[in-house]
Amino acid sequence: MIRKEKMTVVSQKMIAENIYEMILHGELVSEMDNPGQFVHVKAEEGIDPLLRRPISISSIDKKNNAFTMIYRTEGKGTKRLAQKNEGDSVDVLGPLGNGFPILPHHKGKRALLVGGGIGVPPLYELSKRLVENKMEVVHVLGFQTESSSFYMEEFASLGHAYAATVDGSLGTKGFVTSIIDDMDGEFDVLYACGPIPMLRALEQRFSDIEAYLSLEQRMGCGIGACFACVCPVQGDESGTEYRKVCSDGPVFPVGEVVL
Ligand SMILES: Cc1cc2nc3c(=O)[nH]c(=O)nc-3n(C[C@H](O)[C@H](O)[C@H](O)COP(=O)(O)OP(=O)(O)OC[C@H]3O[C@@H](n4cnc5c(N)ncnc54)[C@H](O)[C@@H]3O)c2cc1C
Ligand code: FES
Repeated sequence: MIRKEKMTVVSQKMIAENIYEMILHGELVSEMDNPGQFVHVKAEEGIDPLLRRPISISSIDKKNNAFTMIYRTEGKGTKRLAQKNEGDSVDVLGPLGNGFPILPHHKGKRALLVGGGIGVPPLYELSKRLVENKMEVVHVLGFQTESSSFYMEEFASLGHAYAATVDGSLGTKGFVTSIIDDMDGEFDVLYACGPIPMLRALEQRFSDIEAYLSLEQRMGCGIGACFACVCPVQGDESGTEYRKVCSDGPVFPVGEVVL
């Protein structure tokens, strides 16, 4: 069930350049289910900024009714969020979206998790769940530079974790595909979240395996009512079929929507 709640900031810290980790406490956590779902956050009371901002659920701690978000400061909304302190309240709507599927037939299989920039956070809860499901996980995470990278150790504690940075300051120089193209072995399932060019490159390489891509589309309402986030369905010649990223996604099987 989707709820709206004023949640309490348990902690807020800067974990990399312009990257913040915020832990929030509240009843809404009991509704969180699938990794890859997101929350819609109102950064400030009142009308400025008016719209909520979609942020992925990065980690869920049901025992303590808490969850973690990791976000990059971009514009007005995320900069206001970064000013919140321990004990402050944040207006949260969620959990929203479908999330990544973890299916019984995945048990014992090998999964490749690929994240780019602010597409990395939802992969953390996903990776923990896959490991619980007795799967082998390999992570390939792309960042601009070492100073904007985060959670490499946390991912490495769950499975191999490779980094790619545009300037080569950490891991392999280049994009996530620079690592993937040189990797040995087969994967049974791919999960990815990040910018569209990255998802397109993965779609070309992994069209023959089970693959799920999470899209970071611009959003309005977040609950399927405003059509701000629609994207066309692949192979629809009439041009009338579409999916709403907020309520049908943000995760789609590879090949379902036009990237
Ligand atoms: C499903 C989903 C999950 C996301 N998860 C994360 C996350 O875990 N961490 C993180 O740092 N960011 C995440 N984003 C991106 C994040 O929503 C934007 O960076 C944020 O909304 C920017 O708001 P702003 O006010 O700081 O910037 P502004 O540029 O001032 O925002 C202006 C408007 O554009 C929208 N917008 C701008 N950039 C994006 C974007 N990339 N995606 C969607 N809407 C955008 C804002 O929501 C707002 O309505 C996610 C986006 C989606 C759709
Ligand atoms: S954001 Fe309103 S329909 Fe998706």
